[in-house]
Amino acid sequence: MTAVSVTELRRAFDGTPVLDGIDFDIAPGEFVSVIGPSGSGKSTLFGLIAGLDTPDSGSVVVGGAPAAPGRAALMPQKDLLFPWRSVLDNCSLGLEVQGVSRARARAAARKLFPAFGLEGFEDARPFQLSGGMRQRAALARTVLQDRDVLLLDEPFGALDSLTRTDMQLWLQQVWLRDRWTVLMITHDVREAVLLSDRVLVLSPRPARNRHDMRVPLARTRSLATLTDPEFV
Ligand SMILES: Nc1ncnc2c1ncn2[C@@H]1O[C@H](COP(=O)(O)OP(=O)(O)OP(=O)(O)O)[C@@H](O)[C@H]1O
Repeated sequence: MTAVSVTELRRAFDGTPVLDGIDFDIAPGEFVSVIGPSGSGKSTLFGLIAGLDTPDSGSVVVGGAPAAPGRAALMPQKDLLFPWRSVLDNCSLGLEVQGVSRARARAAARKLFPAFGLEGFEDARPFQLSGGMRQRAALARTVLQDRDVLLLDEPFGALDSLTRTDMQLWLQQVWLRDRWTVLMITHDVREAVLLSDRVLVLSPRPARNRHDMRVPLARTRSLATLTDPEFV
């Protein structure tokens, strides 16, 4: 059983090939990073896995069925929190859109708040949160959709490096607890190696598979891992 299976995936825009035959499988519960030069087609790949776009050829299977909206939850590069909704109402939004009642959606969101470091900020507005808290709120909203696969598009790209390291170690903790299947785009090789079971490296556009590397470092990884010779 694979959580995501991408086969011979091709996509061009206006005659310019962007993805040129991408292949990989992701096992359930695996944490996989995607690295590639800017403009190589990583977000395009995520759009196809999320079922928001259609390939020119090839296939994407998510949880045993062709990719379609609702099978994978996408956390886009910008957190897209609505400024007029409270933090709790932002997090429950995905469930409400799925038709869950507001009360049940809010109760489900509230349960996540302690582990996501958001307790006490349920009624705050997004502008009252730090950058790290905004990203945790956006991730909570993504996780709450309860999909087979999480697609995280540069989740920590806008954070300063200290906050970013804290967030990486925090994400590892919640992932070790819940074992979601995660595909994460990052430009940060250190982040990819610290968090992932595997790192997929794409070539410059048109993107092809360049490397598929397993990260043999034991879990739980910590700050000390960053100076471990094997990590370096
Ligand atoms: N809907 C679209 N119409 C036309 N061109 C597009 C469309 N979506 C993406 N592209 C082009 O496809 C290429 C790849 O874009 P994409 O956003 O997938 O790259 P990326 O690897 O995610 O980049 P970055 O790392 O900078 O975020 C770019 O040249 C972009 O202009």
